[in-house]
Amino acid sequence: MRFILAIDQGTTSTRAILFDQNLKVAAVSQQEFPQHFPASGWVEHDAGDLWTSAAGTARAVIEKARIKATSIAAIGITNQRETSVLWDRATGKPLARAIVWQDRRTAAFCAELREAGHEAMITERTGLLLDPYFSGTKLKWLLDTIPDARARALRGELAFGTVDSWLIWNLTGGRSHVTDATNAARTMLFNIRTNQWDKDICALLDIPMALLPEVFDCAADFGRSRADLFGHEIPILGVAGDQHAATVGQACFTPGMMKSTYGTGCFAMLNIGRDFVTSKNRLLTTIAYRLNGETTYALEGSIFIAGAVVQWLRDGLKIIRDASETQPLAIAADDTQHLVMVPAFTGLGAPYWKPDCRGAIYGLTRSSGPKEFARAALESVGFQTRDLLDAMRADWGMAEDAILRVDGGMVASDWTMQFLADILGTSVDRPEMTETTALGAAYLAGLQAGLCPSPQDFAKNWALERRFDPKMDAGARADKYARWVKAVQATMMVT
Ligand SMILES: Nc1ncnc2c1ncn2[C@@H]1O[C@H](COP(=O)(O)OP(=O)(O)O)[C@@H](O)[C@H]1O
Ligand SMILES: O=P(O)(O)OC[C@H](O)CO
Repeated sequence: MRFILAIDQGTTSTRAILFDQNLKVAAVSQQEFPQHFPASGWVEHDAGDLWTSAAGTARAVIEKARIKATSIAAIGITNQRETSVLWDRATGKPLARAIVWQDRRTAAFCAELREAGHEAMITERTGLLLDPYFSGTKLKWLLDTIPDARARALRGELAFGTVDSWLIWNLTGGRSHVTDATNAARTMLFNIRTNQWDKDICALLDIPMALLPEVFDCAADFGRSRADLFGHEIPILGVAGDQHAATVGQACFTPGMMKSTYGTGCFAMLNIGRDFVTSKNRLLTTIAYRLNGETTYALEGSIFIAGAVVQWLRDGLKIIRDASETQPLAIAADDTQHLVMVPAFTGLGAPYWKPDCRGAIYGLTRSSGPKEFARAALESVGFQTRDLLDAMRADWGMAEDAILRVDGGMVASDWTMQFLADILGTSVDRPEMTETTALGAAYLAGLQAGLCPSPQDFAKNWALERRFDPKMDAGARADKYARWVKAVQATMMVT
């Protein structure tokens, strides 16, 4: 039996999952690492933690499965996207902590660029909007604030990378400075039409191009792990940003297919095929995946707070001890109350893009309590997804009966999935395999290794665990959604 090692480096934890050659999970290892919040709206990770947790979980999973590293045919990597690392090529040491995708410190600079009229050009080339979410302005901030960094970058002494690049650099002992097209697509420095780093945008942000990694397809030869890490060199053959890997893991290979992943945030992706489409409704255009040099595009809606609102009920309000307690509370909530929660804790993402907006709750009465808060929190995830799907429908002629495939930790909540189907008016499919992100990375690596079948055949293995069909009547759906729309408008006005 041969195995594929998938490393899923996420925002709050790193997971290593060992798949057998039939893509069945053989063992899992997970490790959390510290989050750093040095100032309001700032979020950092110690890049060393990202690497040691990846290496540690990878070693642990091999031990757990009691297999020899020689039976691992390939490594697949998937990662939190946009998070930016700058390191010294000679020492391999990061120059600062990684700036995480959630970090808002470059909001003012993004506003300046917008006011100077640069947004249309950036969107036309990168598919992205001017928001601190993406790597470009984070890298500029690092170069502006670390003494001597820009001069050293110009001399070719430094390397920039998203987390995949950083992990591959370390796995290969500094032999490979590479990334894949999906991660490059999130930097705001990569032209996703020509599949090249964009000289003009790099010049606009004063970013020396010598910093940038070489960009490969998602299934490619990214280098080999150092022999001393696992006792044997293992080729790295698959790489994709986590939402792109989930799109692959959910087998959304046909235009019109879409998935939504509910972890800390929520990220919906609609496969739009081989043609670039610019969103007219404030969605992002991105590379779903690139295989054999052929780019498949997607429209993406990114919501910053989904499962994190449940974490807030647990850690902030302390009205639950475990995420699963939200479901019985939501079921028991008073139907006559209409609480609406807008969880804009770190600003609003798609389709509003308001980095400075903050959250709000509407409709409070003397009898509002934990039950109503829990229901409003779970409903906020459905409402936000509806915003995205409406924008997708307006941008791209999606079939009326298009089905949404879901994954991520929050899909364990049946109540939330039923509400999602109800408020979307669309069926929601929950697959048997919910570790779709790691599965996608393993599949890409297995494809390159010659172990996995074609995308069409892989798609046949996708198995439904449960379908949630819409049950809410159209009038109730319209009323509820109208209340959400008003609440978001009011929140944007006030904060
Ligand atoms: N039964 C549940 N009901 C509601 N939310 C849940 C449930 N189980 C997990 N979650 C939420 O899902 C998130 C964890 O999902 P996961 O996919 O592991 O996230 P990430 O990869 O972003 O760390 C947490 O924010 C948690 O609050
Ligand atoms: O690590 P996750 O699952 O929260 O995903 C983060 C996204 O890739 C950010 O764009």
